[in-house]
Amino acid sequence: MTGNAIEIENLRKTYAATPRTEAKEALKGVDLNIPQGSIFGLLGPNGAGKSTLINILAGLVLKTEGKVKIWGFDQDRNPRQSRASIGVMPQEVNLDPFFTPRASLEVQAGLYGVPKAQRKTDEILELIGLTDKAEAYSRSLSGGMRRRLLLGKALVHSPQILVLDEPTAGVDIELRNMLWQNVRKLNEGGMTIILTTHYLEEAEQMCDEIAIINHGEVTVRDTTANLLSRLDGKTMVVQPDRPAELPDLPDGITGEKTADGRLVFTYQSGKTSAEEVLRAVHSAGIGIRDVKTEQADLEDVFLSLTRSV
Ligand SMILES: Nc1ncnc2c1ncn2[C@@H]1O[C@H](COP(=O)(O)OP(=O)(O)OP(=O)(O)O)[C@@H](O)[C@H]1O
Repeated sequence: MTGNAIEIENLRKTYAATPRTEAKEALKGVDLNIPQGSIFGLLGPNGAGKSTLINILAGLVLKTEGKVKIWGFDQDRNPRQSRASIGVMPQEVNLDPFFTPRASLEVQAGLYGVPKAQRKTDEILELIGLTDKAEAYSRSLSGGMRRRLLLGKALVHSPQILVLDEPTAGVDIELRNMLWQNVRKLNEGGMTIILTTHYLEEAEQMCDEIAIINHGEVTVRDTTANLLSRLDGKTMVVQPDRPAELPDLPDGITGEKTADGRLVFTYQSGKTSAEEVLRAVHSAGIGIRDVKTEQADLEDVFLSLTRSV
């Protein structure tokens, strides 16, 4: 093993043309290694190719070209072992309405060939908070409970890698917190977690490393901390107490006056302090009615990296 949970080399996927649609190149030669034990975020705008990538890892979509290794197993040469190493919580709820949570987990374990004695059904029910609903029909479960059951189903074969495809899209805060607690717990137990999310704040909080996919290509891959430090720009917005023009500014600070009279200053927080900006404002005799600062966050990084492509 190389220390990577996933190794992807020159992965390409072209969806074939149909009588009504043209052929679509969804992945254009992706190279990506995902380290063991990480919580790895896969971000990208709609249609970037994230689901295609995840579905290839899950064995649900056939790749057109390239090499995929899951937990050291080549997907083409060792399909069974590579599949057994990964569990996927899908975006869409696909539960049999007449199965109870317990039955859903048992059937899923059976599909993966987990012997009865090795099944962890009760442990999983406990983890996903469905012990008291173990015998209820799935159709009687709330939306949040169904999502939790999907997580449980992804865990029945004790995979080393767990993939979560937009796990918190449209779920309430309570469920989101519970999901993240579970994910952290599983990660602390050694499981590698890969997740796609549209919530950049969530990626910022949860992920050690992030890859951004745009138009079928990985445009950036770095630690979350490095990505954030790429943009250490800060903005200070000053609302003067009476109409004022921009003051003279020292090097490293740029200013702009908005149509409604606010003064917007931008500077690098590593090089210039907020105090220097305020000093320039004061020495021009400008009184301040209100002031606020804004720091670049992952959203800014994301926009700056995906905007121009
Ligand atoms: N089965 C399919 N047949 C043809 N084209 C497809 C198919 N699935 C996806 N595509 C196309 O491939 C491209 C990538 O789609 P994909 O679903 O992988 O993107 P995504 O990043 O997951 O987006 P989203 O966040 O909206 O799910 C899109 O242009 C999409 O329309």
